[in-house]
Amino acid sequence: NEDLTQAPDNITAVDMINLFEQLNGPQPGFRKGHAKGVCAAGMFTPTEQANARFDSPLFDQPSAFIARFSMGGGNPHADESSRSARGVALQFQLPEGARHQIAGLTTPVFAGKTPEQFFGLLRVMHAMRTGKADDSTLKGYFANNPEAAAAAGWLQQHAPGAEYTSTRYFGVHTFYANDEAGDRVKFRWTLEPQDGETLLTEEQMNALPDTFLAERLAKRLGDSAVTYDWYWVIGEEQDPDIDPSKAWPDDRLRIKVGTVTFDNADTEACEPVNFDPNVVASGIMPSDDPVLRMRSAAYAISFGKRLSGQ
Ligand code: HEM
Repeated sequence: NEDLTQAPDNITAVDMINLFEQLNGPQPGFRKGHAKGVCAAGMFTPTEQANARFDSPLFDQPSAFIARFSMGGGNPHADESSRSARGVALQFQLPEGARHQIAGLTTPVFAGKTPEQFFGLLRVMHAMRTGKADDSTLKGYFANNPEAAAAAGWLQQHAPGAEYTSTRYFGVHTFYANDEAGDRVKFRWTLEPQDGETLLTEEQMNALPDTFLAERLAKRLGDSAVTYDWYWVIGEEQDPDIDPSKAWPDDRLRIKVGTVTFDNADTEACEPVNFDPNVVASGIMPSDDPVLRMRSAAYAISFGKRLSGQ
């Protein structure tokens, strides 16, 4: 009999996918995480500053990208007006078939410092759903694993966007890049809509149906393109690079590395794509964040399953 208020040890990507399937049902053909979503596409234009400062082909020229917006979680029928995390994923198409991929969330922090802490949280939620645990179990879990409460706390304070293209997105993890001097700098990225954020009011959250985001996106991009500024926030020595549950201080240097313009929602191009965020352009390196590391294996299992109708 496990103590549900403690995080388990040594969780694998297979354990993760199994738990997602327990929570949501097998959902054949769907992504096991971020099951509900919609494709988009557009253009990335790097800034002069990014090109001058970083040594990566990502910043050598404008590039087309394939994108997908999504609801967090493995439920393909998720309620889009709920206070839950959403995601965006982009695959930049670089010269000679090279790719750079990012996949971030509407929360600046993740629900756990390690895969084990995240797993433990989902395990409590599953137990609550099946009547084997209650709110006090969850409280106990958060008391023992305060890092796992960070994302939920943020979501209580920040309403969801009225549209997929009306909120910020955060890369959450730390990556490294080579600068022109040959030094390695650490960074985390954010995407910020040039028109600012438009969030749902409490009234709208109550009145909206479960599904409205894909339709709003099609209408928005049908009318005109939406442009985001892409920032890299440069970390200092003391900023954590392996803990995605901890935000960095607000005053860190922000470099605008480019603009990301979404101009097409009439595409299915994202469906056969595995947006593994460890697929990066040369000159950019993932950190040893254990959550980031596990994402490659978990996405690969999900990808294989969904493409084979499981
Ligand atoms: C151990 C932690 C995590 C696990 C096990 C996990 C698992 C998954 C899985 C299985 C998928 C579906 C992949 C596919 O079928 O293509 C997925 C999608 C996604 N995840 Fe995660 N994830 C984790 C952490 C994160 C974090 C930290 C972020 C953001 C910083 C994130 C953002 C996303 C996004 C945006 C998608 C949708 C990608 C798409 O549209 O194809 N995930 N996740």
